[in-house]
Amino acid sequence: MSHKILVIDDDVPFCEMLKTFLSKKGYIVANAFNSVEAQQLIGKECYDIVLTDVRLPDSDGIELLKHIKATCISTQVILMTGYTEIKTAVNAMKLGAFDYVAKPINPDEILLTIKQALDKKNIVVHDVKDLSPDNNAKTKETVTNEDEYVKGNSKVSKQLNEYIELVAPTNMSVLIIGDSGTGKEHIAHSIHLKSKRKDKPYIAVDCGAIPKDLASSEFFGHIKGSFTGAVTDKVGHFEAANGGTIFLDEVGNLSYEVQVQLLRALQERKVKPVGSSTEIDVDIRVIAATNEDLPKAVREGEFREDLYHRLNEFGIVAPKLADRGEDILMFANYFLKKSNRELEKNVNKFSGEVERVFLTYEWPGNLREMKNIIKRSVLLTRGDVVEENVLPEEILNPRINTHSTDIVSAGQEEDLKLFSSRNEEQAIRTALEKVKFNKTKAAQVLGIDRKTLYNKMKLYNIEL
Ligand SMILES: Nc1ncnc2c1ncn2[C@@H]1O[C@H](COP(=O)(O)OP(=O)(O)OP(=O)(O)O)[C@@H](O)[C@H]1O
Repeated sequence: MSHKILVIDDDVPFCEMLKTFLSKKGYIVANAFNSVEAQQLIGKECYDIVLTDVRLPDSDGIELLKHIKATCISTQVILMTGYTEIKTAVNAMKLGAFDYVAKPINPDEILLTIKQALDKKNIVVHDVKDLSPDNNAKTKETVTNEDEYVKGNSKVSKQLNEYIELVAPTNMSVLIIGDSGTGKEHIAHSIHLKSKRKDKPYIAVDCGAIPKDLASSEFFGHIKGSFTGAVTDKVGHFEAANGGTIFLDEVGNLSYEVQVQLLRALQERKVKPVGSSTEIDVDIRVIAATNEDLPKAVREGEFREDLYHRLNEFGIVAPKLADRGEDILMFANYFLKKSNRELEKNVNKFSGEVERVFLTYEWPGNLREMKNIIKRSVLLTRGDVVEENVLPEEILNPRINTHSTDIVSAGQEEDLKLFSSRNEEQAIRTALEKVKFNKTKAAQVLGIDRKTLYNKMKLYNIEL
């Protein structure tokens, strides 16, 4: 059966071109040129894949993403973005987008991303009622092939690996904290694979992608007829993971009501499908991940403290890529090999200049951003060395965050290029002056987080 794709972009010729291209590849493709049109189409049927521009004339891709995820849970959304919008795209991943591709779109890259999104749709966001042992095995296979992965030699990586080894054989709940794309899911799966439950199911649930009113049924299942739309019995994620591990990604996105239900299930080790009067015993290890400040959410009453402690029996921090020092090039070479394999290319190495850029760039989207940038560079490389000219502007000239244009004029932007190392200290000093030494604002202006700003200030002995 052909898969259905909706392409949304206000650039009409581009949209038509993509439609023709994808149709030739055997997909059934529809176009929408704005958010309203897109919502109408999505209201009529759920697409397998939605490819949407981040900027639309009447809304943005992020709002649309939320709408799609609330309407069609298994639709995979791929964002198309300009390089200056990578941060937005990274945020979108937190809200359940499958991936982002940078414009100008490369045909091979988009086909590959669509294929990967379809694989994910068929496996991770499975219809749980169909879970056979075979399907479970597939779920595990697709997530990680442990041997292939980079362990790293830096201090932070060594500590991370040590923690994984220590906690894996226990039954402790683990809370993995880290920015988007730092490898939290990979850590979770490694823990499962090193645990006594490794031959049992590993079920990854993207909590950010579950609509609030479907959450109980997704987690605990339902019986036929228990609500409109419950046309068959459905096994929930907890039952599907019985005996094994459940990975709750983006756990901070769960609504308060669902948090209550989750806590009860974890404490009592029993779940009751929606509409059923029978409880099912479950034996589950929980690994959760978040890129939010959960203690703050607890303080502000948005996340239940008891659930936080239940999940955080052991906390692991997934380090930012920029903090992984000597491992950065190890990761880059790993992604180079992987891209060669996927794209059937034979690019040998990076030029010295490219390596230098990799070592000084801040990598706001962490490993996922690096993977995408390298895949694209490999595609664009004609010889056998990746040179600077195939790298995106974003990473050659890291500019200040686009949200800050109200604070800094365009001419001043040039002065604030961060991480081209020599002028980094000056960029920080200038930014601080511009915003009257407000560190939060300065971090925004520089497009980095506050912690990074503090570290850099320490490094350059900048005192206020
Ligand atoms: N140790 C590793 N070696 C090689 N690749 C890795 C490693 N860790 C993660 N990756 C790759 O980096 C990408 C991002 O990893 P992952 O999805 O685990 O991040 P995440 O923190 O869960 O992201 P998000 O917060 O967006 O859910 C994936 O393509 C993953 O395969």
